[in-house]
Amino acid sequence: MPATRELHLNVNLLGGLGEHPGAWRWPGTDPLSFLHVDRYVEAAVVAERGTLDAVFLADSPGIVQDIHTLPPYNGLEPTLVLTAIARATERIGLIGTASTSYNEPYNVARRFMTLDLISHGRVAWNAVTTYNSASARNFGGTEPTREQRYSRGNEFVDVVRALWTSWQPGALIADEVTGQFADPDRIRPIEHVGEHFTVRGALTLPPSEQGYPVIYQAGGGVEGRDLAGRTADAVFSAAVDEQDARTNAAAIRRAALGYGRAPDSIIILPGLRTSVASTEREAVQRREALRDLADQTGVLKGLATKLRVDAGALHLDHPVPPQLLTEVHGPAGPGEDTLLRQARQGSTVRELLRAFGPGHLVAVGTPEHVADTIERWFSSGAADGFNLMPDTLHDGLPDFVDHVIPILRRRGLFRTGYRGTTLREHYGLPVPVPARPVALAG
Ligand SMILES: Cc1cc2nc3c(=O)[nH]c(=O)nc-3n(C[C@H](O)[C@H](O)[C@H](O)COP(=O)(O)O)c2cc1C
Repeated sequence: MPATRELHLNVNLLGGLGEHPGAWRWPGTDPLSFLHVDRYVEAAVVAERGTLDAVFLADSPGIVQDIHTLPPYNGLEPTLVLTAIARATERIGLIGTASTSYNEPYNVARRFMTLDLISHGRVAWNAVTTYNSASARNFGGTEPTREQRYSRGNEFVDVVRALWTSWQPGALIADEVTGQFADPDRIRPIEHVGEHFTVRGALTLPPSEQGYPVIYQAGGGVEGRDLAGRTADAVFSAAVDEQDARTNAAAIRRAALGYGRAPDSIIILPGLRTSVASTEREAVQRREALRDLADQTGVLKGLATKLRVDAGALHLDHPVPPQLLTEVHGPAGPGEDTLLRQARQGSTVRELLRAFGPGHLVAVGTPEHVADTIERWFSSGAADGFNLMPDTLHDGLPDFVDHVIPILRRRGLFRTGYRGTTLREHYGLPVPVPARPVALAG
């Protein structure tokens, strides 16, 4: 870990388009970006120009949005897109999401280690337990309970990590003279027999330049924080309120402490939705122009899903009917705690949409204003940085890189060049030391 705290910034590539639901209709934007890997690669090249820590891809194995008016953010499979990005970039980290509820650990371990080897140690796996019935319908139909999802998720991460360390130091020999390729005694079957998985084997692959991929977790609630505290190097969180973000970060760090880990070793990055322009007024106008392109029915459905209410019951200029809110079975994430609170306090649906959108902090304004927001949350301990969500990748991301990053650099907050080549080096995380098998000495 570096002695001083460092600011970390990823960019969330969201369908190759950007965060705003109007982005796919924005002038100059390729409306089919979600299908075109070149759009993702172009954005990653811009992000690398800004020395961002990583690009980030969310995922869910099902159509979760209103496809009538919105392109899917999760069309192309993340590790395949990241492989293309790996070949077109040199330093930037590559974070891919894979669900622990709808995958098998051996496949995830192998896929992400393959990508980590291809990219020479630039990868992170974002482990999510996935809460949506659209995905459940593609895997047998019934949605697991939260308890089942987290029980499986915890075991899943343990199996993946065990597989990633199944090749011990010295396992790979490749000595052309003696003809010995590997030491089978140092390739250790993990022999895992648990409640959810039975996995005997070792992985087909040795460790990468960074040991193995960085582990991310994205999820709210007590169970999500517990999973993060136990297993994650970094967390993608959601918060719109600075105090909520601080409380959430403190809870994750407490969970880590409970597992004997250094609380500050976990990097906590909330989402930050940005619209940048040279004046405050232009930035607001940009946001309004994007809003005019976004179909409000789709946006309304998104809010209704978060509140677990029927979209048909929501009217823009009225509060959410309070009798519906009492039926909510508990919020999913920290951003949603605040959303629910404000809905209960009687904010209109329009006000809720403006303030929350997809549940992340919004910064609309001049580059200085956006840099101030980042600095404020970083300095107060509400965040170690952000998973940036520019309104559009087409011009919103280049504007961020060309106008906000230089301010952060001038303030001494952000790197001017990459220190190393691996994602662990960008994050100041040590290379994990794999457990040595008991039978092996030295
Ligand atoms: C910031 C954030 C990002 C998330 N990204 C994804 C994602 O890309 N794919 C996914 O399936 N679930 C994602 N989730 C959902 C979580 O894995 C989890 O299912 C959700 O937070 C519901 O909370 P719970 O599991 O604690 O009930 C995300 C959650 C949060 C808070």
